[in-house]
Amino acid sequence: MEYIPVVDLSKLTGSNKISEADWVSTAEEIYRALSGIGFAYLLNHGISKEIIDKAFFSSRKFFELPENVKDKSLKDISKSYNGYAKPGQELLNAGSTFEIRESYDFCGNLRYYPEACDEFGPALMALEEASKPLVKDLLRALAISLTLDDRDYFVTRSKGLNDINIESLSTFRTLYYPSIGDTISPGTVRCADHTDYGILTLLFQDDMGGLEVKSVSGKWVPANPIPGTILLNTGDLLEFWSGGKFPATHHQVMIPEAEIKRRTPRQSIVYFVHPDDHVCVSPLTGNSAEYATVTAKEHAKQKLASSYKY
Ligand SMILES: O=C(O)CCC(=O)C(=O)O
Ligand SMILES: [Fe+2]
Repeated sequence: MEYIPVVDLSKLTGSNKISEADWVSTAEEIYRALSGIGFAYLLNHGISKEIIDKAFFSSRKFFELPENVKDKSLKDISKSYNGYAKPGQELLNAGSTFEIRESYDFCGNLRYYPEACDEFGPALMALEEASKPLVKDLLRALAISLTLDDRDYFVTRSKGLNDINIESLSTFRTLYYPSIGDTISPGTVRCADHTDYGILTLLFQDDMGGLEVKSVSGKWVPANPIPGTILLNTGDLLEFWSGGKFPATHHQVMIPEAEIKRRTPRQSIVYFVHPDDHVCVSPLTGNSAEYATVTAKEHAKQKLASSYKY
């Protein structure tokens, strides 16, 4: 598959009762997208535009604060995965020289918000809450699409989404790609080629574009923004669980060629959905010989440890 398909979720999110046929047909569409290119545009996803817009607007207000103010919320991964990461602090690919990106992460139950921007935390948390019913439906659809007997297989292993006492590395992240000045060192990118680490990722993007997704044939396909949709993509742990049926798709955000786009910041908001820390992940189907058992926490921690530079 050389393009990112649109999956209409109205059968799940509409006001009618969801029939078995609705679940199966939606699950089949998700299967086609995620087993093909590994990304899908979700239409009629059920999350209000107002909540999304507010999260983008208050993120922008935070990221436009002076550097010394943002630094007060600087992330210290020896303590927690919450907080602000400045440009160059996180490298998603071992071959990267510099990734010009800022982010603020909310993870786990010990969350803190930057004092200097009081609307920021609540606006982001409102979008995270509003995304949870969608995540639950998607986890169900994935189990149905893999013909698992227990359609709540992934839901019951991701209890941390709704229970703050259960630890998980699910992370709600807001991202800001600042405007690019005249002098950037060679090799600088906005976000280097990588796969996500968890089960699935929801990705809200503004209208700037720049995200690229690697197709099965190895071609970089632009994930051009489609208003009203959000992107869904696979992560490493879903690849392991599905025995390779849902490969974790490589993606990146390059620096735009056009001067006007280089001058304009880009924003995105990402929900990385992870299983609970203690969950053991091994293939339930597909090619089981290729994947060793890992625990959710071990896998993500090892990836996170190799991506932060201080
Ligand atoms: O900003 C984007 O569009 C992509 C971000 C991303 O892939 C990530 O943070 O893992
Ligand atoms: Fe990513």
